[in-house]
Amino acid sequence: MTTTTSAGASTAGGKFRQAIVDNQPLQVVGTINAYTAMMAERVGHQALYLSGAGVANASFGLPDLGMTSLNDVCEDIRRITGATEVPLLVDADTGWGGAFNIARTVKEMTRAGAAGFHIEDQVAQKRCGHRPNKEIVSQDEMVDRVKAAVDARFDESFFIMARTDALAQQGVDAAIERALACQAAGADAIFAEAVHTLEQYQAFTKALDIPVLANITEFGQTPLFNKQELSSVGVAMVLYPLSAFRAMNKAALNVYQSILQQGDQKAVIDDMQTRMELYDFLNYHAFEEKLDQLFSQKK
Ligand SMILES: C[C@](O)(C(=O)O)[C@H](CC(=O)O)C(=O)O
Ligand SMILES: [Mg+2]
Repeated sequence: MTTTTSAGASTAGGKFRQAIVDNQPLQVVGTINAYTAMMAERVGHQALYLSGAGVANASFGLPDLGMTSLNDVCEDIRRITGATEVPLLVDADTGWGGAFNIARTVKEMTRAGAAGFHIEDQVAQKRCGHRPNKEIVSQDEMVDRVKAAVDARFDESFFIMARTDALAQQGVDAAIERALACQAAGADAIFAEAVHTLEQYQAFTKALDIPVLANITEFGQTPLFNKQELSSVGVAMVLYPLSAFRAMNKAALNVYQSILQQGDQKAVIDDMQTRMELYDFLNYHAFEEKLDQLFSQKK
């Protein structure tokens, strides 16, 4: 496996490419909104992720079944990229249609500030990659999706990742064959979905010249491999798409139940981020000082 070279770290895509070079492997963390993205940035993460499931579940209360639109996702991209400097990888699902729709997806996501996206080979009526009974399009159709994305790119640093869901239905050899075809079509990296073993990851990384991403999503088909284990088999990027979201959800549910049962929030107060911690992440005091400075003559 060779690493991607930086196309200049001034663009979002350039920063993402540089982060892959600088981190072996690069951890990419899911941030379902602007504020969590700010926290991930502050603690030192080098790459953020906007999950398709996250947009559907968190922003719309919908399952991850291809029901959200390009605009829905771009709105969340803009919110995150407006609040952070760290490059954002975005889940583009199946690209929302044929070649022209995929071209729009590349353009709109670039304009919204995304560093890159992944586009997958599931049928439009897609499912979560870790659920049974997924269906995939033909290899030719997937290659056409990648070609359409590459052709539409006007910012050459925009990162185009091809995701294959083929392993579940067709096995690892067929999935690698698809990945190779996507590489030949100009993909910058491969997202190997629902992989079961380190040996399977190794088979992908050995066969390919471009970086491979491992999706380490919880409660799915892939064991929770450590980044060191994944790095040892040549994986370049490790994705944690919904980890913080799942934890936030459990914490929120606990608070709602406790308020109902106890009549106050004292039992869960230690689970809460304090007002001062919140303000610190938001840089609240700098805003307040600016306000004082701007309107001091009125005092
Ligand atoms: C990565 C993913 O596409 C997502 O939308 O975050 C999901 C994650 C999940 O459902 O756990 C997927 O793997 O399909
Ligand atoms: Mg998804």
